[in-house]
Amino acid sequence: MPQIRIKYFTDAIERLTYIDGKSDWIDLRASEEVTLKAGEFCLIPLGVAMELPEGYEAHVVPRSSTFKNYGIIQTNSCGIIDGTYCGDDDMWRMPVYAVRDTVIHVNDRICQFRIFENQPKITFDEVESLGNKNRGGFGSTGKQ
Ligand SMILES: O=c1ccn([C@H]2C[C@H](O)[C@@H](COP(=O)(O)OP(=O)(O)OP(=O)(O)O)O2)c(=O)[nH]1
Repeated sequence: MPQIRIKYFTDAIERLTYIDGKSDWIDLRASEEVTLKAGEFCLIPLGVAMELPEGYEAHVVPRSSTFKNYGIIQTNSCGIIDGTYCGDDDMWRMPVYAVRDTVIHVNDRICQFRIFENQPKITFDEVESLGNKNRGGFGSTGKQ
């Protein structure tokens, strides 16, 4: 079972838990109160730094209810936490844009993460033609 070494920056947030059986994504919490006006951007501190298992990265996305509850959008859509982001000051943060005036309180669960294996090393082989049939995309299969 992979183990993640974790450092908490505060006792004001609950400790992370892996909840077996429901969803394997793990919720993350705001570690400071953040007040935003409509149109403002902020990096919300998540109060944790981690050493991921060797060969893994983490992806951070909003919870499905986050926009409804707080009126914030994660500006990078999906945050990618590299395995090398593991220093004592490498606190995870969520970059957000507020579409309305809002307050995020300490310990509010605002996003979630899971780990993924790093993709294999890749080289690029440049060709004139790929020699395959075009599939078509962006609506080419119709509406119904
Ligand atoms: O939503 C995020 C995205 C990134 N990070 C941290 C972890 C990541 O390993 C580090 C660097 O992120 P990234 O490589 O995406 O950014 P950068 O290289 O510093 O900047 P750039 O946007 O120029 O790629 O910042 C977060 O805490 N939250």
